Amino acid sequence: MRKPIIAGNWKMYKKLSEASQFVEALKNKVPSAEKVDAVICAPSIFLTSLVEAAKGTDLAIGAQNMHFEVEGAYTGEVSPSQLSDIDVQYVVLGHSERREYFNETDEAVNKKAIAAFENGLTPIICCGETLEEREAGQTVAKVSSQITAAIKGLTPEQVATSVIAYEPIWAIGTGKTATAADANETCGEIRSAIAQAVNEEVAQAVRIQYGGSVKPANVVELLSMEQIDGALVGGASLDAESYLQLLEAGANA
Ligand SMILES: O=C[C@H](O)COP(=O)(O)O
Repeated sequence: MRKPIIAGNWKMYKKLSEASQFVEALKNKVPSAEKVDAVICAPSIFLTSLVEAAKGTDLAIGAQNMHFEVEGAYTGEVSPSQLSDIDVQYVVLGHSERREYFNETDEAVNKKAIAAFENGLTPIICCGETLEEREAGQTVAKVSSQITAAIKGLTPEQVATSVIAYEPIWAIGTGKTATAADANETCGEIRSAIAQAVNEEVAQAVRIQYGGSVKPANVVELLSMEQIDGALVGGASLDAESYLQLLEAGANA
């Protein structure tokens, strides 16, 4: 059985004091990392403080993006080695908002995934279709090609330890969730694409999250699905109580 992973993606929300209060509110309440991997992906400016605040807990801290070069003249960017140097453990790659607003391509996501592993970070690689693509019956083709491109050149062991997040774009921040059955089916298709690109053993090991309006009210059903191993959560991860409920659901899945 694959261990559930619940990752909060705070996007561009919170002030530092609110971020610190959040971690304080979680103290002694995060379920054991033996049962669920708990991650908060925060704005870069908070990462150092949050890593420090989360020490001694089972909460891991992740970034929301990074460059693929370890250093260089890239004003405004953060490098994989800078993240690992401050003990960040995860990095979200290829989120639909990065793809849409910052022109992140499949090729860049692939370079970042390789760089993540070279620097000891676990990538959370996102994929997902637009409503238009879904209605045109292109969901499977879209997510399969995004994931196949993202994992190119990774070793089987690296693919197996990657985290994939399936986020239908029309379900992000809209209150619309894919039905658990639909989400399960697409996660299964992503697994098949990985089996084809690497092998069946790796496909069975890799964890696939669902993301898109996940909240305490729907997380149990989503996590009960065979192909869904966790959630990448935006809005509902901003409140400590709500995030803890998501973690509990993960620990009991
Ligand atoms: O990374 C998280 C996703 O974009 C989902 O966001 P949401 O839970 O607010 O819909």
